[in-house]
Amino acid sequence: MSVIYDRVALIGLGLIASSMFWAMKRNGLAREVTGYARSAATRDAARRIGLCDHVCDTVAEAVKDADLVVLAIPVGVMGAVAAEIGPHLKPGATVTDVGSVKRDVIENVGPHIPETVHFVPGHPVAGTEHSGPDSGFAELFDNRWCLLTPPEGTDLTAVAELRRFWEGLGSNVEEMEADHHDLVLAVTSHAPHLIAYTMVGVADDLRRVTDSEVIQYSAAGFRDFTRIAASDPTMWRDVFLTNKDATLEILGRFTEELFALQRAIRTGDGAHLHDYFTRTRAIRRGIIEAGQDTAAPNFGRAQKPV
Ligand SMILES: NC(=O)c1ccc[n+]([C@@H]2O[C@H](COP(=O)([O-])OP(=O)(O)OC[C@H]3O[C@@H](n4cnc5c(N)ncnc54)[C@H](O)[C@@H]3O)[C@@H](O)[C@H]2O)c1
Ligand SMILES: O=C(O)C(=O)C[C@]1(C(=O)O)C=C[C@@H](O)C=C1
Repeated sequence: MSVIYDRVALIGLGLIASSMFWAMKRNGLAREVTGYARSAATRDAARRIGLCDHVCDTVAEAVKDADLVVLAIPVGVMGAVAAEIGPHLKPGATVTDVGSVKRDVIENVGPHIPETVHFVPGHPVAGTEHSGPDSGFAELFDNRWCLLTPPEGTDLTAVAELRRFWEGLGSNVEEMEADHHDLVLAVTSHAPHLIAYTMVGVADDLRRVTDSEVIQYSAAGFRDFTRIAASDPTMWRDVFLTNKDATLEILGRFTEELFALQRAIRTGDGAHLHDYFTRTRAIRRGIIEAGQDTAAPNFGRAQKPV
């Protein structure tokens, strides 16, 4: 594969940035990659493992002369970091982000990007419960979706170039309107994470059980919940605070359905339960038949099983 951006700057050096770095190196997508993270400990850890060609001590130095700047930091700090880098961006450069929420990022980052710089928001729909510079691996994005949500009027060449870049990282790329993205992800990712956090919290409340049986006899379903509930607290706090409306809308519908199922159990309405489970099984089968089960265990996670 050939070089797409001469110089790429990764701001934030965690799971997503480090996976992007290893995938860029695997496929030769950039000539030089600079990196910056807020904490000196993270920058030192990155230097130790050879993450980035050059780890900078200031964000201004990292973005200087970069053709692509990637904000790979929690959604809640995107605006503040954009304000810091704005004056140092090279005219003609592209700024993108990998945040799990898109409308909030557009509103908070957009105003700090100079007219001469393109801003193309993005979201790789791929991740694990791990975080930090050591957690990345080159295969993370292979055959996973990356959603780009360029606001109206965004330079088409900049969008096409970023699309080629994500395809080079292994992803399938789709463009989507930001509000629609946030609603879809509230259903497929954000609400399910909250439900997993809650279920593990409930088990933890039953302390006498947690200490022994819940751990010893935990079935596959509960283990999956504990994996998801081990995800980074800062990242997920910010997701819920910035995708408030869509998440509350989906949680409202979720509780309505939950109450209906609860009632069916209490009243012994087996037909309701059976119909409901038949419908949900058909959805799962549809996903598998469409070849969309990219989240199956170890899919795209060849090097680092989670
Ligand atoms: N983890 C996932 O599964 C996943 C998947 C897709 C997208 N995302 C999104 O990607 C972004 C990064 O997530 P991650 O999983 O790589 O997180 P991470 O916790 O692994 O890494 C975040 C990095 O940002 C740095 N950072 C935090 N605040 C900063 C600041 N003010 N200035 C500079 N650096 C700062 C941290 O030091 C760390 O290096 C988030 O917006 C998240 O919503 C995450
Ligand atoms: O596989 C996981 O651990 C994830 O939670 C990854 C996951 C998801 O919900 O699918 C989480 C948040 C991101 O914005 C994208 C991907």
